[in-house]
Amino acid sequence: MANHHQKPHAIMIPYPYQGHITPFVYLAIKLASHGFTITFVNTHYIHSKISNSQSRENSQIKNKDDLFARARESGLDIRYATVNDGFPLGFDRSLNHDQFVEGLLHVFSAHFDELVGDLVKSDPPVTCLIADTFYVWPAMIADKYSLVYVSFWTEPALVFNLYYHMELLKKNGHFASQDNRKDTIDYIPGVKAIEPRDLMSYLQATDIWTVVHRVIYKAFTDIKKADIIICNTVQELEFDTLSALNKNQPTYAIGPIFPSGNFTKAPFSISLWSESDCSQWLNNKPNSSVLYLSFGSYAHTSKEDLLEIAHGLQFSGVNFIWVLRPDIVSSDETDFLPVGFEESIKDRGLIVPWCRQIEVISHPAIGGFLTHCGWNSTLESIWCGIPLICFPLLTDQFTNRKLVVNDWKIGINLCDKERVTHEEVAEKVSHFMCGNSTQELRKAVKEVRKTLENALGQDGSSEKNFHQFMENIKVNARKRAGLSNGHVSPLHQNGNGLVH
Ligand SMILES: O=c1ccn([C@@H]2O[C@H](COP(=O)(O)OP(=O)(O)O[C@H]3O[C@H](CO)[C@@H](O)[C@H](O)[C@H]3O)[C@@H](O)[C@H]2O)c(=O)[nH]1
Repeated sequence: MANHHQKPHAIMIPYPYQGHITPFVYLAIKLASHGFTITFVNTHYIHSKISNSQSRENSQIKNKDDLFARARESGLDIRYATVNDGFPLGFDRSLNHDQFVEGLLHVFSAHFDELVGDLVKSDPPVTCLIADTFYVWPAMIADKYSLVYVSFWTEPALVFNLYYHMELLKKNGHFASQDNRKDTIDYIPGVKAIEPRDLMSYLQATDIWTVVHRVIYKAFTDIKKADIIICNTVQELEFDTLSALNKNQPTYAIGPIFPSGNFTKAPFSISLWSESDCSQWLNNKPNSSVLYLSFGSYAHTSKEDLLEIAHGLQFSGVNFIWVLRPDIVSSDETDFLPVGFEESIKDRGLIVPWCRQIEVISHPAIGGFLTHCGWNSTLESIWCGIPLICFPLLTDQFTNRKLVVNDWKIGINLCDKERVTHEEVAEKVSHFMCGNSTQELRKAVKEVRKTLENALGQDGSSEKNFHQFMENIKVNARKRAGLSNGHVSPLHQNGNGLVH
């Protein structure tokens, strides 16, 4: 029978994309370092991608049998399990995106349910489920197995808040109407004002019944049943939004969630693609002279835009590292660069399919980051004191751009018009890398970095919130198990997941 001195045990399940897996992994390590037992679940597919990406790498950073082998050797109780996502390993999830997401929406929960049914028999008993907010079924699973339901949001709180109030946006005609209003939105609790063009792409869309929309509607219905919400953000950066959210449900800003200890030298890799080593190349470049470009792991760009950016880089004359995933346009369109491009830039440009981003942007040679504004990239760039050139493509990236450019003033827009042109890219990039105005951005980014650093300090907001969050899990676990104030109610002594 479980007793209330037992360690808390959480099952963690990220959405099966890089930008979600990364913060989940570092949160797992942090919770385990604070005495939690963690069972981390990846899909078979993600597990195989990570393992394959490492088989070609330096054996020093190879994870032996699973992602957390090293962490276990250092004494942390992190277990690892994999689950079927409903598709065979060879299925191209990037090319068949909508079909894959339909599977996540309708089929995945049955596989996960079966796995949780097995995991709850483990020792110490599982008390808590930490699931990505984009899943549509955590409330059902948490209820079935009597687990505390923690929803982990890997984007800014502002984005969460806007989805949370989709109905309000709809009622006011800013979303889901034939002809959405174009004026400023000033009625969302905790958001003073936001322009419709800064909403997430899904809230700007005219087709509002895509599979991703259906995921969002269901996920933001499910979230209302969460016991606890945690966000990879910082209280001081999004104070009003978080205060408003907290009036509805306990919401903790616990970010930025980074590898602990040495930021750049994580002891293992969680990349889905194998990482090219850029350090030699960077070592030969002057300080702050290299622009780093990456559009993250998920979004695609059109071939036309890529050609404009490529020509713009050619004309700009700046040094650059450009991460171009093989499926950046589409998995069946892998030959997208202009003829002779690589030859023409070979002394000052390096193109790689993937790299260890935090290591690259920490290098003193990096002076700017042209980014799609994925939230992890934004936080990492701030941490490294690197100003941003923003080129949002999809989802939260438009809203993140607003935070970066309009609110925090740590970056600029790549294009001011509808479409990106090579003239504008050349002009913006060379001015950004060589002009004096970047000094202001650098100063501002250092200020924001200080806010992040303070939040992670011993008395910082994220650290305090993290401890309150852990406490809250324990309180909720006791409630679920029918305990109050740590005393076992005779009615509920069933050995089911009691923690202290
Ligand atoms: O060559 C590369 C490129 C990226 N990264 C890492 O991959 C992650 C990418 O995350 P992010 O910048 O958030 O972009 P996406 O992969 O596109 O992330 C998805 O998930 C994010 C968090 O939910 C959202 O903000 C994004 O819009 C969504 O596309 C970061 O940790 C990077 O350090 C590498 O290690 N090597």
